[in-house]
Order: sequence, then C-alpha cells, then structure tokens
Amino acid sequence: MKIKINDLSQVYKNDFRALNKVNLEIDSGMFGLLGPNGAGKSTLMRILVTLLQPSHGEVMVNDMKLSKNRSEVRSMLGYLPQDFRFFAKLRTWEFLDYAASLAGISKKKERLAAVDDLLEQVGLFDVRNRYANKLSGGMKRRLGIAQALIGDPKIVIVDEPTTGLDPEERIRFRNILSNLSQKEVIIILSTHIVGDISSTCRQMALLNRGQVHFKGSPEQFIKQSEGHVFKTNVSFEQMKVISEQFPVITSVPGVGGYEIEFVANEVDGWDTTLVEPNLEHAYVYFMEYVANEKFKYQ
Ligand SMILES: Nc1ncnc2c1ncn2[C@@H]1O[C@H](COP(=O)(O)OP(=O)(O)OP(=O)(O)O)[C@@H](O)[C@H]1O
Repeated sequence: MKIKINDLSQVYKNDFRALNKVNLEIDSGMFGLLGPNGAGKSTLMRILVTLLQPSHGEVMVNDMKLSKNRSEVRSMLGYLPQDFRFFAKLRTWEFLDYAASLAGISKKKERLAAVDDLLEQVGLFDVRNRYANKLSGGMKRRLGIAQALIGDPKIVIVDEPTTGLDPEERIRFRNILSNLSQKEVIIILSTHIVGDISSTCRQMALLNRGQVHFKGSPEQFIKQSEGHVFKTNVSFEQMKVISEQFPVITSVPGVGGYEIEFVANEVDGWDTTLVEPNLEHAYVYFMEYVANEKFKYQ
C-alpha cells in the first residue's frame, strides 16, 4: 500500500489557506501526523477520506487518483473523525452491527462474527450490551476505532483520537493501533499530543500552518535537536530570567530552586549539561527554533 500526496493545497471560501503545497509519501505501517491546533491536520484527513475536495493537487492511492476513483478508495478506508458521534439508542454491539451493514457485510452470521471479533480486539466485549452512550469516554473512543476497522480496511485514518483520554486509555488506544500496524495496512494517526507518536510510528510528519516542516522517522526528528537540549540548576530568581530566554520543558523543584531542562540554539552564561533529546524536546525545539522561524522568513 502506498499513498502519495502531491502538491496539495486547500483554500477555504473565506480565502484562508489551510494547506499549502503539501507533499508526502506514506507506506504501510503507522504514520504519525503531528502538529499544533489549527495546523491543518483535520483538513488533510478530510481530503484523504474524500469528504473534502482539495483546491489544488492530487492524492494517489497505489496507482489510483483519488479525484477519479473516489468510491474505490472509499471502500478501502476506515475513518475515526475528531468529533466521532453515534446514535444514543443503540447498544454497543448493535452500533457495530449497524456499522458492519454500512460497510457492506450483508450476511448476518458474518456480521455478528466480525462484531464479536472487533469487540474483543478493542476490549469492549464485556460491555457489549451496554448502551453506547453509557460507555466511558475512553470506551467510546475504542468503539470509534472498532467502527473504523470493520470490513478490514486497507487504510485507517484516525483524527486526534486521544484528546481528553487519561494516560491509561491513551496507552490502550496506542496498543490497539500498533497491533493493527503489524498487518499490510496504512494507519494515519493525526495528533497534537507528542506522546501519541510512539516508536511504533515508522514515519512521521510535522505540519504547521498548513505546511510540512519535517518528514522522516521519529528517530531522525529527534536527532535534529541533538546538542540543543540542556539541563541546569537555577535559583527561584534565575528561573524567571531563564524561562523568558528559553522554552523550559521540565522543572523539578528542589532546595533553593529548580532543576530544569530547556531547549536552545545556543546558551551563554549558564552552567549547563547536555541532555539526550526525546520526542517532546525535539517537538518544542522544532516549533520554537525551526518551524516558526522558517515560516517567518518565507
Ligand atoms: N470550513 C472552513 N472554513 C474556513 N476555515 C477553516 C475551515 N475549516 C478549518 N478552517 C481553518 O483551517 C485551519 C486548519 O484547521 P484544521 O481543523 O484542519 O486544523 P487541525 O490541525 O486539525 O487543528 P485542530 O486540532 O484544532 O482541529 C484552522 O485555522 C481552521 O480555523
């Protein structure tokens, strides 16, 4: 499976350019699309699932043009939108049964088998008879992914699936997706939460103000901030000064001050130790010193 996004732009009716010449190649496995609120992630997801026609550019799915083969591509897709809703009057299994009918599984026996299988996969089998609107927030989101997976889609698109979930549910959700990524499937996960881009994402992109500012592996992304993450101890007074100078990522209070980690292009006048960067460091470094600067001078 391969998706090729060529020179994609989206200008909304109010002349707002939500996507600006986006080029990406996405292969099988999990692809993480990271970006702050308003970056254009949902716009891109909506184009990929054929809900929105782009103002410019083309998306190729294998050798098919999305613009010419909408129904073929649709039949390959599973989608969990950001604002996923369902009918209140259905029980959990009934909702999935309905989704399975919509996905074209017409034989009842086949449908019920698929529903049971998915309920097991997402850990909702024990609550299958509960009304869907009585599920917890995390369970509702898992029901959302289950409906996206019905009919074995070859492309699964999940838009900000972990917003508002507690850490345990977030990990659970991530595990469901990473199990799925063992198959020959493309999973596109859009998120503004750095922690969602786990090592299970083979490839990722950083979208900011409608433009792709980075594409590659999470490891390559982290590498870009090597030599730019520092650790030091500061007094309470110094904390105010340093946090105005640099983005402070962590601060642990201690006797007389804080132990902090921060990102910077260069540091002068502070007694610092270099820190091995992680994805969060890299994201903050990138947004502060690379992406926004690049944007400013374009
Ligand atoms: N129909 C529309 N008309 C005009 N502007 C829009 C429309 N839909 C989205 N936008 C604007 O386009 C930009 C990108 O929105 P989009 O929802 O794609 O971003 P996002 O990265 O998904 O952010 P979020 O996580 O906040 O949803 C935002 O500034 C948004 O206000």
